[in-house]
Amino acid sequence: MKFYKYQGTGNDFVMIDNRSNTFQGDVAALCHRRFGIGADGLILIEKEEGYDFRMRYFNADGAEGSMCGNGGRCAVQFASDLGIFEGKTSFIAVDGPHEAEITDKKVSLKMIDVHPLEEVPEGYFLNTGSPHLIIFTENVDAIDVSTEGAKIRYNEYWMAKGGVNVNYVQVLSPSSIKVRTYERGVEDETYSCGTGVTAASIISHFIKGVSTRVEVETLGGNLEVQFDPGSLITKVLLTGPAQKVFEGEL
Ligand SMILES: N[C@H](CCC[C@H](N)C(=O)O)C(=O)O
Repeated sequence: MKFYKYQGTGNDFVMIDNRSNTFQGDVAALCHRRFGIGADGLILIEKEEGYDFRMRYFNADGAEGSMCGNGGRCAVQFASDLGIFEGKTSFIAVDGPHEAEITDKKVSLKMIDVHPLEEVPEGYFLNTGSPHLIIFTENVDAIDVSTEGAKIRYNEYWMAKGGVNVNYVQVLSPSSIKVRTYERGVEDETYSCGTGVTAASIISHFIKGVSTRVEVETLGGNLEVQFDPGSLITKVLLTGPAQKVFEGEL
């Protein structure tokens, strides 16, 4: 079986062209960083009537997950590298249809429309295709994200809701933030989380007055998020690099 490894701001994925529907691997074993290829998740590109492709995303633990923003950007780059489209694409993911564009080596991915944020015990909650908790902090570098994130992700409140991704957010300027994320399904801090960065940007606008075009720093590099605010938040775009790292045969 041929596989490809992609990364988007350090969120890394095993990518498989499953247009012939032959994939049968053990996702958790393939994603394992000691015994496998090593990745935060695995993505299958499949055929879909009316769209360029379907993206199926699995977390590193093997469970078919909710939407993955960085994975979506990598899937778009992968589909382009496979020659499935040129320039602009529309594809379908677990949370519905998406449009995307590749310009200047960056992938711009349109995310789902987002419903207003919710106040929760630890901070704010928003679903941007995946469920995200946002916690504002003065110094995001001082936080032990793996330990603190796990405590929250596994507490009674969030376990009852199927778990959550925990994002620690520091406002850097009126148009920039820094985000560190504990990811459900990876069960550790990742270098970047696209749906988390999207949620953090939207909540930073509503709660901290940050602009609607936000530069976001993550451990793995920079992303940009823009959106139209309103009772429904629309035209949500996540933009940043997505690259092939290597390919191989199993
Ligand atoms: N890394 C992903 C998020 C995966 C979501 C997953 N961790 C879950 O909610 O189960 C992203 O870039 O958006």
